[in-house]
Amino acid sequence: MDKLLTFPGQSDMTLSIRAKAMLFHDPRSSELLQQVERIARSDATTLIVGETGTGKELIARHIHTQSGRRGPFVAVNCGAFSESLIDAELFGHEAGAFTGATQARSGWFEAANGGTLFLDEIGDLSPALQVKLLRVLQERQVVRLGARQPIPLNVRLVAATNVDLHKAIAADRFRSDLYYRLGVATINLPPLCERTGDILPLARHFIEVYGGKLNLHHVTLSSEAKMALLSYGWPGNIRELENVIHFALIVCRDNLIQAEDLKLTGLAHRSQQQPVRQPAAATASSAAIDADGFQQQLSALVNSMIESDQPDLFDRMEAGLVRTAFEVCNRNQVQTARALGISRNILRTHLKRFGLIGFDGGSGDLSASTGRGEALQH
Ligand SMILES: Nc1ncnc2c1ncn2[C@@H]1O[C@H](COP(=O)(O)OP(=O)(O)OP(=O)(O)O)[C@@H](O)[C@H]1O
Repeated sequence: MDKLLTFPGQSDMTLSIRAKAMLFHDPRSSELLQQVERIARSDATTLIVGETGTGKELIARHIHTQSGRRGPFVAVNCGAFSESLIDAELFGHEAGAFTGATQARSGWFEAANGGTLFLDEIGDLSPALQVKLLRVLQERQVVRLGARQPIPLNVRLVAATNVDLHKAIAADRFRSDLYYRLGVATINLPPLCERTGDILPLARHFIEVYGGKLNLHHVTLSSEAKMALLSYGWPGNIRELENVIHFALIVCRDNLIQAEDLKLTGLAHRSQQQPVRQPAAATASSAAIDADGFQQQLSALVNSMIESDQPDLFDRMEAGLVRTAFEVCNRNQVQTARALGISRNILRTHLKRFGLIGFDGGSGDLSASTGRGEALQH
């Protein structure tokens, strides 16, 4: 079951994102959501860690709405300002505190009083500002630039980062004492390629959202388009998926999104530079499964390949392999493999290795262990 969460009237939120709703389908995401909601009810300072576009800001908003705090949600991107500007913006200033400060101004901490302050890209804060932030967190009060009098605060702080703060600490770019203060509760958001069960539900969600805006109704994805979505690496995560679907809606015809409408030609695999992750379990049951279940298994298989210790293997196989596997198993279009120039041996060896397809060595046939596939005749 999809879990679709909508955000309440956002007039009390400083908005920088487009989303009005959040969707969770993959079991890993549903579990994460439960963890987020438990954390939200506490007042703990929270650190959200995840790659770009994984939904850190949406999670921060959800923490705010679930926390019962009545004050505003204020989102600030620490990477978007110069050091002097963010100093004044965060902590506020008195008149005459610096050249051009003609009037006193409250900062974001004060603006978020009674609510939640979301500091995005926290890893970009300069060492001097890290010290100031630490002090505010310890003392729960803020002193404006040029002032002496502290102002008491009742702000819940949620910070986010897409950089590895452990490495930043090791390189002396981030204070470990601040890290421990920030991460009283830590939420690790997995990249989209590790929660593949979310891909198709999210794609359908974005089709509905952007289809509505474009006055397109009942748009669907072709089987090949679904496979392309499932086998892609999504380096830009959900934000990238959202943009891909938006664009596909603009160019698709007859209310059907084809694989080529997705413009995923670069097929961004997870490269060796990406942090090494544990291979996802890719097991295929011999029982008959429905099309979505099959696609999810296939997608888990693809992820295993991507994350396997043999990245060149995946490069050689390319998306064609996945498409071929899908065709062979699901549609029995046996010519596809040859048309794509995929070596039968590569198919045989690696699909067998991941347990999706059984190989009958005697006859030389490939057949799907799902029971759907037929012989691949060359
Ligand atoms: N669970 C979700 N359901 C629906 N849309 C989502 C979900 N998560 C993220 N999005 C969409 O993905 C986009 C990126 O989300 P968000 O800005 O929260 O990511 P982020 O991790 O904070 O990115 P960055 O690190 O680049 O700031 C948003 O526009 C939002 O619409």
